[in-house]
Amino acid sequence: MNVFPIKSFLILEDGTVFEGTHIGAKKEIISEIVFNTSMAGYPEVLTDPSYAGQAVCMTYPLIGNYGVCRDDMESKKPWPDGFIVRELSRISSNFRSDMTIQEFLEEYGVPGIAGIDTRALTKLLREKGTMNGMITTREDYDLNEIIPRLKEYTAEKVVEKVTCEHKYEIRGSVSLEENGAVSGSARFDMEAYEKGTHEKKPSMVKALNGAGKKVALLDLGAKDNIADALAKRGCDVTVYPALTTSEEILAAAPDGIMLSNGPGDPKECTSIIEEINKLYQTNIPIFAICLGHQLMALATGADTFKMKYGHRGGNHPVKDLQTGRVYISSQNHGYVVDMDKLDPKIATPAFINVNDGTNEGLSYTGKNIFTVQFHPEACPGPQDSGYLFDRFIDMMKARKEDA
Ligand SMILES: NC(=O)CC[C@H](N)C(=O)O
Repeated sequence: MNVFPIKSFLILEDGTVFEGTHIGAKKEIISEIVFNTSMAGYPEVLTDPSYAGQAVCMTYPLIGNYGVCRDDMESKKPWPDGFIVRELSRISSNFRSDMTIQEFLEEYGVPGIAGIDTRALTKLLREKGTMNGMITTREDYDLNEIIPRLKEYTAEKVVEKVTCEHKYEIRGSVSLEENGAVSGSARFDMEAYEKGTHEKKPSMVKALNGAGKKVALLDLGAKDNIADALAKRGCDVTVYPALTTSEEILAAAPDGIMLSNGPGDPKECTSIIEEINKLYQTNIPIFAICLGHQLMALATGADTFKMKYGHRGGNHPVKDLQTGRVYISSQNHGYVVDMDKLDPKIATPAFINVNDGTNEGLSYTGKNIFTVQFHPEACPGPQDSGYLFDRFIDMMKARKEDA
């Protein structure tokens, strides 16, 4: 934190300028400005790859008070272009903390602005819709030069930027404790296992509902907790780069396929949509989250549109249309599937958003496929809908028994 604060400006494409204090890395950025209403979970928000191409404003007024713990990161680095807060905590008061938020932003080169009226910014974005903006420390900024640049800015090819370079595996966890307790640490220690230090005990493996199931996870910008949620239920997960062909995935004969969350406009992912259409043609159980949900919809003839300001936060109520139950969900999306254009022969709504009635999930007719717009993997946010991973495992098991 600077002893002598440096002035910083957030300039929006409608000409609004917020003056605040510079935080994070010394850098000028242009990005799409979005807001997130989570009261905690800023390390997970910052490391969610779905924020690539966006700068995030946290509406909760104090950010950073519990520092950043590397174990809480949802990917290898933070992805937002910029970070906007009311007040950045100068200290981290938490025994788990590895560093302050300021150190974290600096280490990974993320610039930001603090000390602005984030409530006013959020109300403006709600009223006018999501806008592009610039974060700069230049006091001699020229609106005539900047505003046209802001208006024409769009983030492109963001999925290719965030996906993994090579495929990798995450083994389903097993308890390694003598007393037989299944502890379920998701990242199984492969090295220790191969050295023979730990043994995989069949009785314990049985205790996990997904044990023995092979899941192919298409990484469109996946948060780590998607693979972890499967691995801690015992599934062995192979994570594939976003541009992997359907043939390669199918050649590994997975029991189920997961399509992850990810950044950007789903309609930009044309070649991925084609591959997903081929996956749809098979009978393999598929579960998809957020961007994956949108891409499956596009791959099967449905449509998506950009929402006025999206859903980003940890308190969005979604209704399971099958049971009538409402769950509080974690969300981060700007696009949504158009329910009016759904063909019920292909898919029907499975979840809707209780606040605005938009689509939050689809069930595919005559297929082992269901997809959700929200985040059952949580991190950050409520874990109410984690049961959907169990539903996916049940689907994989039912298919095996049928065969
Ligand atoms: N979290 C996500 O997967 C977001 C999906 C998509 N990029 C959207 O904003 O709607």
